[in-house]
Amino acid sequence: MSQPSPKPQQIPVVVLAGFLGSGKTTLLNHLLHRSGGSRIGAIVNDFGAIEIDAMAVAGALGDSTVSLGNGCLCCAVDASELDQYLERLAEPSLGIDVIVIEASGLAEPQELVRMLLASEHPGVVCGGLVEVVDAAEFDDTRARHPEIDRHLALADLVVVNKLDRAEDGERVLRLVRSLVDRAAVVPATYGRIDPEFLFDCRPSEERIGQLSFDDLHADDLHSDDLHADDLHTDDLHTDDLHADHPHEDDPHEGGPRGHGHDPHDGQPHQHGADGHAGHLHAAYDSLSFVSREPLDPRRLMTFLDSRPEGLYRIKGYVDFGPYDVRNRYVVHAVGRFLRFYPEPWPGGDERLTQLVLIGSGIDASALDKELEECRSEAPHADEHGMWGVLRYVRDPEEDLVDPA
Ligand SMILES: Nc1nc2c(ncn2[C@@H]2O[C@H](COP(=O)(O)OP(=O)(O)OP(=O)(O)O)[C@@H](O)[C@H]2O)c(=O)[nH]1
Repeated sequence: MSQPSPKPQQIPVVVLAGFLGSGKTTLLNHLLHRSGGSRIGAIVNDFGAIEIDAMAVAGALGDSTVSLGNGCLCCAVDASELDQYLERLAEPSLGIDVIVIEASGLAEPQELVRMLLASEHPGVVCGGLVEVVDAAEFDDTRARHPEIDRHLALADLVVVNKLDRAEDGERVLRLVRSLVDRAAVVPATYGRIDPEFLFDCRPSEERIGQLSFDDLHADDLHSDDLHADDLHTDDLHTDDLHADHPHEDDPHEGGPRGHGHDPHDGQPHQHGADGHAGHLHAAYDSLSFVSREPLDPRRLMTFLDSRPEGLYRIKGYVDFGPYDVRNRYVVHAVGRFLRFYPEPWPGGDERLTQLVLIGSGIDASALDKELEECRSEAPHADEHGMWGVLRYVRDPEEDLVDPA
């Protein structure tokens, strides 16, 4: 992308996009932990009503992040709302070096970049478009959504993720390289890329911690604590990266050419009739499910094992009550892929099951009803009840073989 060079005080804003479940949150979390001394401000846009991605990002840090849980950022949120968030994050006393916007998996990247370019905030500059690709699902995703090719052509950096799961990763890499315009193409598993691909990192001894929700809301910010003088404003220079540049001499001008929250539990969110028929999300519905009662693991597995083809993405947290009183289970389904990741319940929080389901051609009300039927108030766990779930528990690091 030919974006303007940042003025000394301008903070680059990187848009992190990619289809549902490709690994954007995983990559963002990796960046947050591996950014050395650089301070990242994150804006997370969840498609569903429950802010699962925002929680995942914030949870990893022990604090929070700015969340735009409002359907697709590309159309449900007007540009001024984004501007407000940018303004908050660009406040010099916060000492933010780079802002990353994690788009929803159904957002139109060119609209997001257009919004950014339209932002009149003098403190920020567009830092580029990063597209994450799920190498294992790439062929199927392209077959269903030919628009993906257009998204890749606009990107400045393409991360070909989940190479551990791809049957022939080299072929996918070659294919992606043939589809990008001038983007650097970087292979990855679990989003583990060098943060320098996105921004110039500060040495880690300068580390001052990532931005916390408290920082954003603090009435009196202590600029001394935040090293405001040390503002670092380098931009995304994909040209400097040690990756493939299929069209290095191409005087590519274009770059990005190019923008609902459903708070009712169990209510489908129809995106087809809102005048964005050409958008990726036009054919998708989302369903948010919250339960205070725990779910029965066997019933949930029956539900998951028979989930309809169109139900492409499920994510969230499950409370199995007496079956595991210590842990909640992070669940991710992406296509036919399914994983549970147990993690200790955060202290103090109410124990809830919170799920977001996203799919095309799904009957959201029927799915909601089926989930309702998974609730259980049984005070005791039966001995083998968790077996079905445990088949899908994996240490992410060992996540090499699909049990299905
Ligand atoms: N095997 C494997 N799994 C991965 C990799 N990267 C991410 N995952 C898993 O893929 C699932 C989805 O990852 P996320 O990072 O939540 O994907 P996302 O793009 O943020 O998802 P949406 O926001 O719903 O679009 C999770 O279960 C991740 O642990 C990878 O490189 N290999």
